[in-house]
Amino acid sequence: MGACEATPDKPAVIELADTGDGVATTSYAQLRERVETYEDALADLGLDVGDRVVLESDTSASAIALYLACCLLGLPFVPVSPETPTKRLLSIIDSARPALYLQTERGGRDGIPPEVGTARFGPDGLTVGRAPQPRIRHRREVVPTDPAYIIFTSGTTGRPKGVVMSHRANTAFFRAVLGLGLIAPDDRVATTSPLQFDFSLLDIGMALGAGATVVAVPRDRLRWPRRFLGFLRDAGATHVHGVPSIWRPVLRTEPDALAELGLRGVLFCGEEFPLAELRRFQALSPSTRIINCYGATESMACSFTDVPNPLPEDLERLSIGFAHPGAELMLADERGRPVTRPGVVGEMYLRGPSLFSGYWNDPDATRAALVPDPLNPASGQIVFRTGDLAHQGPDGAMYFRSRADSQVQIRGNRVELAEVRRRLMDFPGIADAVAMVVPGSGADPVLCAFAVMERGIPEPGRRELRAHCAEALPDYMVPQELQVLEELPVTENGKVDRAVLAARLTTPP
Ligand SMILES: Nc1ncnc2c1ncn2[C@@H]1O[C@H](COS(=O)(=O)NC(=O)C[C@H](N)c2cccc(Br)c2)[C@@H](O)[C@H]1O
Repeated sequence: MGACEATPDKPAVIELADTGDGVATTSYAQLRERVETYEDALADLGLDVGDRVVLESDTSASAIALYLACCLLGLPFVPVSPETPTKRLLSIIDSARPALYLQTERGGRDGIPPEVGTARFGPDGLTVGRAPQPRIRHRREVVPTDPAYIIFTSGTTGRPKGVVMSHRANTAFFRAVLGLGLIAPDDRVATTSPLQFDFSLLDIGMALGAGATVVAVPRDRLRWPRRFLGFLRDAGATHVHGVPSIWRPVLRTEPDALAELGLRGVLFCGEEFPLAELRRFQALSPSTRIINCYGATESMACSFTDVPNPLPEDLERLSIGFAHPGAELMLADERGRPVTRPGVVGEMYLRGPSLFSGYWNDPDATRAALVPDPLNPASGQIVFRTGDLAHQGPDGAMYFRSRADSQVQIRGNRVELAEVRRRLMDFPGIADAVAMVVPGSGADPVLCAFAVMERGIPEPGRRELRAHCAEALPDYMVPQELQVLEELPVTENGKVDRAVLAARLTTPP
């Protein structure tokens, strides 16, 4: 909020105007005013430090002001998207036991459990629907180890896992990231991730922390490339942050409009950016600095690495470089022994001050993720076990390989699904691919793959694709089920939705 003093009249947030056409600007002075309005309104509700507040909203000046007001009052902020199915919202409420649920004045959600207070928010403040239940206040002030937010991610057990991030981790992270100088005060950073995905919190923190401007891209624009790029132009966006999949429709249908935008920077995270598409992006927008941001919600983001521009012809894999300043990545094998030889695969462990505090109400999962330092178990230092496999280059830079749990056994053989995907991606004209297993009728799971083609490339035959795989892979790694799709389904957070793909396979055609 330092920029509110230094540059009160500068735009802090640019978003779609209420009329649905054109853009609305909120200055830093207006943002601070709104933070104070919300802070007073929330304080009047008699909540205690640590009481959770669920905020159902897309990214907007008001949502950002509410997030900041919650931080000032020590109310852990639980963001959920308006698209979140009610069942999932109720399971998050059941787990987080929030004191208050907030939605916008136009929000359509109802059915919030009676023990939860409700209110609506708009530019002028809060309108309380149902006051939060009265509570005894135990706390006097917010301390850095208090939770700042809880992000609920899809847990492997199906029950959402709440990643608890403290103020201390948050501020340590942003001090490090802002020190990289990726965003300058006159930049305008377009954020395309839903507020429930901590990627959006990175965008907000990077922009406001640099005294720059957040451009909140309306979620429905991401499906229409012309309208997406049109909004970026109207808002004067200089940087766009998002998962790789937001670029596929743009590269297919609006290459020239992308080139004209002349973006200063693009930052992606969450998944690998298919190299063929990255090459195409660089050809269209050669002056754009592209950053590969690797990280998990448990560590916020971990590394920010420049993508070589242009990509060398023979480049096999992008580097995820080194952890951000003040943090360090290392590799260890299944038995926790350090892996230091270049090229040898190990699991990444991250040490640093920006780790999460734990999974909400799940000590077992927390113990499995926050573990004793493999290098020095006696020290009491706790590190984050990422669940990601990587190898180091000769200079120590890390190269992401796969999720540790993406190794499966097929007919008794160990199969790294990322290797099957990589072989498919080598087939000319394939833009992206996914390899996965689904339970088979017999004991063995069935190896399946899905692919999407570059624009205008005819679908190859199943036989041709299998032959291409068989040339380089043992027969148990050749997908038995192969489908070429128009597009890959993505989750609310924009990542490939494996559950939808699996359902395609198990439901009879
Ligand atoms: N750049 C990559 N190349 C390849 N594989 C990646 C990359 N970034 C992730 N991943 C994968 O995604 C997993 C994690 O998923 S996550 O928990 O949903 N978090 C994320 O994706 C994003 C993460 N929260 C994030 C990103 C930016 C800023 C903030 Br603040 C937070 C990692 O463990 C990796 O497996």
